[in-house]
Amino acid sequence: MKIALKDISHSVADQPILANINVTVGSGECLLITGRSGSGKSVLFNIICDITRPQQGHVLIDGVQIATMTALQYARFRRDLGVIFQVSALISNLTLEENLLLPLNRHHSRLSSDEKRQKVWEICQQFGLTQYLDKRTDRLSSGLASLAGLARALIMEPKALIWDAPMAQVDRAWCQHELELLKHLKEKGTTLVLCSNRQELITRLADHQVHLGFVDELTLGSEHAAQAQKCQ
Ligand SMILES: Nc1ncnc2c1ncn2[C@@H]1O[C@H](COP(=O)(O)OP(=O)(O)OP(=O)(O)O)[C@@H](O)[C@H]1O
Repeated sequence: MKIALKDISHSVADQPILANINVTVGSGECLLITGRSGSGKSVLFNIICDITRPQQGHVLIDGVQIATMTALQYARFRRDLGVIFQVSALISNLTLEENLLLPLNRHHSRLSSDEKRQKVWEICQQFGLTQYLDKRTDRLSSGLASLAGLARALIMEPKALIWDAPMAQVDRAWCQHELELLKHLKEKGTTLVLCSNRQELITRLADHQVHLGFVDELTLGSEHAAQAQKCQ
């Protein structure tokens, strides 16, 4: 999936946060969005996921503006984009299995119940979550909830994965595991968009970087400014 941000500018509560962001990331590439706390990473994340529409500019998916997509194109975009939020977006009063079945029921309605449950089982095996399948997700520890969020995003085998704060809330061993997983997804051709300042991601995965900052850091434009660059 090719994701292009064209001339994106956006204010929150009359405060300019994003100014003229232009960057394109293609299949098998990784775009890293960096910047210190409050610089607008989550605002941009929400724009790419189409939770927020930008006040200026466009997001194009495989050359088509999200804002002008047909219902079918939009449904495909939602199906093919895996999203992992900074804070777990699992439905707390459902079990882990019920949470993982939700995207399959929505986007793979042609699969039989047994096939869907098999997919859920396989992804849980991959993440060591099978023993929690019957547990309500508000009873999971934050580390397990973050794994469950990852499983829910990947169960759809997305063409693109957008992840706010990978390698956060997990121990060192799991950080390494997440890094390897991201590398593997990239090699498979998945488009990655990651919001993070982790140096390991910058040096090992990023093909493109958008650094969101303030004038004192960048001496560009207004209070908030962005620099997009291609990584070597
Ligand atoms: N709903 C909102 N109402 C008012 N201000 C907001 C809202 N959402 C974000 N902001 C402001 O927009 C700016 C950017 O916020 P954002 O959450 O995108 O930063 P961030 O780079 O993701 O920070 P962090 O790394 O701490 O998660 C901040 O100044 C924040 O206070």
